[in-house]
Amino acid sequence: MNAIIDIQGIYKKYKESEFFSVEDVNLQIKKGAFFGLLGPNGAGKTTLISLLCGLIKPTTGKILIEGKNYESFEKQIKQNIGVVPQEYALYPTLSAYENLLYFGSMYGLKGKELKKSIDYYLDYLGLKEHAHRSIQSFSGGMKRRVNLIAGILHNPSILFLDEPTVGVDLQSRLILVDLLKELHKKGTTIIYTSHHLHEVQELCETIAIIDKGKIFALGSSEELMEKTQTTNLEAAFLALTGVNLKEHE
Ligand SMILES: Nc1ncnc2c1ncn2[C@@H]1O[C@H](COP(=O)(O)OP(=O)(O)OP(=O)(O)O)[C@@H](O)[C@H]1O
Repeated sequence: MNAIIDIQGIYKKYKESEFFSVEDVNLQIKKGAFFGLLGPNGAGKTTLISLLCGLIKPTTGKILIEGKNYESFEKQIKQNIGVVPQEYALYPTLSAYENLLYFGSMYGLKGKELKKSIDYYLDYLGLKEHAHRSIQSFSGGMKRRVNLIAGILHNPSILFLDEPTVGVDLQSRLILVDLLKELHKKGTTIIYTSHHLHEVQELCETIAIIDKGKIFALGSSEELMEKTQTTNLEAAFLALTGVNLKEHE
């Protein structure tokens, strides 16, 4: 397989934690994939995404992004990935436009090129007329849209999204999903966590189901449904996870 992300035997135990939040994960994700990470609260999705983005370091194990590791190639890897975190990374008192100028410049974009990209995405996501309002006056859905733009301005080849549609209204969700489809069509590899099973079923070609830090099912939604003799991903998810799924106590 032409793996753009290669995860080999990753374990992560946080300081002062008594258990592994990610445990023995081995996974290859191919270039151009739309890959979904699904799991209940506390399963380890954010931890795994944070490891892949180089925001935290594994306790043991190896992560290769486009064949490179973070120890030697952090700067190069970070130029090529986009990260859309669950928590807003935006400055509340700055306008959407000012926030995006700041994020774009962090990736070395400037001048006309940066402004063109900001204008394009603000327009695409229906925020053009709100561009100069402060973020603190935005609804949750509008903030999510700006948060997404901040992660894609530099045209990354891999995009990591941690629940990009959580807490947003239907309109915002549809626009966000539409943009993700568009990016995928252009060849961006997308790694995405979500609690919305319908959304994951619609978007993701491959889905990893994770609980208590371990991946215990992997496949397309069709494969997961076939394995569980169910007719939708929600039923497959419940059949696979059962009633015993609990967060770490
Ligand atoms: N900084 C930390 N220090 C100690 N434990 C942590 C830390 N961050 C997360 N954990 C623990 O690691 C486990 C996995 O958490 P994580 O946030 O990765 O799960 P998640 O699947 O993203 O959950 P959610 O769906 O609620 O966002 C949980 O038990 C959590 O309490």
